[in-house]
Amino acid sequence: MSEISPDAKPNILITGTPGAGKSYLCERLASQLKFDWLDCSKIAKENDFVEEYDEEYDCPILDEEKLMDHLEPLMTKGGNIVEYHGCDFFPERWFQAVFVVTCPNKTLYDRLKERNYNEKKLTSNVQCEIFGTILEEARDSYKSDIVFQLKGETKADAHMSLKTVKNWYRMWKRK
Ligand SMILES: Nc1ncnc2c1ncn2[C@@H]1O[C@H](COP(=O)(O)OP(=O)(O)O)[C@@H](O)[C@H]1O
Repeated sequence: MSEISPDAKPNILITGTPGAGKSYLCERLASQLKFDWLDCSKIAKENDFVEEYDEEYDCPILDEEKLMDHLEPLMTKGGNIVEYHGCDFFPERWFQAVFVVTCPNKTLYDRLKERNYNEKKLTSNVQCEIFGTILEEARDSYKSDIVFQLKGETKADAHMSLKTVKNWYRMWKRK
């Protein structure tokens, strides 16, 4: 198992409920910080890292092991912004910071409706946001001092989130 080299850039995890605004933020972050954006859902789809298909929720079930084998060499190099709507199965050592994007339920509902999610999938994701499931998962899976909550509803939120992550990176470089 290889460790991240001491002079490498850090790896940052951006997580949150689907529709909360992860991709919107990651795209901007990756281009402004000059990090690589690793969208796990996209990588899984492109490489067929799929165990089976969940008909009820109309979504593929991720083969976590295959995804992690794929990511491991990239993570060793550092400088990645990893995006995924879950966070408890990644090795804790991969990430120097974990940011959880959150969004008010009404906005989230509208965004997921726009994606044509079926009613069951839509309700389950909105409930996930109401209960703060991903935030709790992040706090259970990583040290509390590296887990931060961000808002993903408005452009002003995105602006603030960019500032927060950039400030975190500035402080990290000073260490
Ligand atoms: N901060 C924001 N301000 C305005 N619109 C946003 C913001 N974040 C996301 N959106 C919009 O909400 C929708 C879902 O965002 P997306 O980033 O794809 O969510 P996720 O990656 O978490 O599934 C997209 O149409 C996106 O343009």
